[in-house]
Amino acid sequence: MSRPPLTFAPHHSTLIAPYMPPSPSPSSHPRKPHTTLTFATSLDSNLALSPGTQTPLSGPLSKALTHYLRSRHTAILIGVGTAIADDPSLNCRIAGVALEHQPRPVVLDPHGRWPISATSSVVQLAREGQGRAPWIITCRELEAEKREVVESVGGQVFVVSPPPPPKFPLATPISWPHILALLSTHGITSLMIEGGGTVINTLLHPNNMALVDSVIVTIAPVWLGRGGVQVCPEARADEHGAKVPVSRLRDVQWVPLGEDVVLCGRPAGRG
Ligand SMILES: NC(=O)C1=CN([C@@H]2O[C@H](COP(=O)(O)OP(=O)(O)OC[C@H]3O[C@@H](n4cnc5c(N)ncnc54)[C@H](O)[C@@H]3O)[C@@H](O)[C@H]2O)C=CC1
Ligand SMILES: Nc1nc(O)c(N)c(N[C@@H]2O[C@H](COP(=O)(O)O)[C@@H](O)[C@H]2O)n1
Repeated sequence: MSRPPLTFAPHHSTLIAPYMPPSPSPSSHPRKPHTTLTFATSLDSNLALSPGTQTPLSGPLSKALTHYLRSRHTAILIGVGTAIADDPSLNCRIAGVALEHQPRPVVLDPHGRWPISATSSVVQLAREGQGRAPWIITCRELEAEKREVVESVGGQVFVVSPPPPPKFPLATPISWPHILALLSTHGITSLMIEGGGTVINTLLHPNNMALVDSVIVTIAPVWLGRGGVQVCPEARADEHGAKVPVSRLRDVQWVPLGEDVVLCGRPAGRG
């Protein structure tokens, strides 16, 4: 599993320093990790050309920045839709990054859909010492072979019973506070959430957005067209039924990197 190392210019780290997780202190036990929502979109707010496919959007500089972000978080979370579509590596490929600075890949797979096997990228990389072994958060016991693959490289499967959601029994089976508390209990102090569409759109809901500390979005100068995987959360209305914005960022900085621009901010309404 050899993919070329990325080159990261260290001075680029100063541009995003205010949005990075604080250094963990041994005496503090936060209820949730510092949470960064980060992804790459096109000008028409698409993550990919079509569902189930992977579309490269980031240029080399913004991609290296994403990998630097990976090295600054203790875990990186994706939904199972992304795991199936991309078979991602989820490691930091900046040359010279030690295993202790590699993030823990976490996959949300409530119904056990991910066909994880010995040839999955995260499994191979963990075996080769180039990434950490994956954790899977699920609502049902996995097939024995899948659990064995995960555990053979030192990963873990967390079977959780989600509290019964009143309205959307299948849309969001595990609440985000529950997911973040679980990860915090297992030593995750900073979490980078990379996607995909379903994960991002539900986190942009105001109820969940308060859990997000930083947002870092790479915007690539390309339109992908209709029918893609879109970042577009559910609309929101006030008490009179009039539409209002869903979420907004404050403390915003736009960082040009090559042909892309990287938008950094914090959800408005947070202290
Ligand atoms: N451009 C970019 O930066 C990125 C692009 N992508 C793209 O996004 C696409 C995948 O997106 P989607 O199909 O929307 O899938 P997704 O990756 O958002 O996964 C959705 C699935 O995750 C699980 N899930 C989500 N929230 C959950 C929760 N709160 N509790 C329990 N389970 C939960 C559910 O099984 C749900 O069906 C792919 O095309 C991929 O290439 C993915 C990540 C980043
Ligand atoms: N930052 C960024 N830019 C893009 O253009 C992308 N398509 C993505 N996708 C995310 O990165 C994962 C792939 O990671 P590996 O290179 O395999 O480690 C993919 O699964 C998405 O989460 N990100």
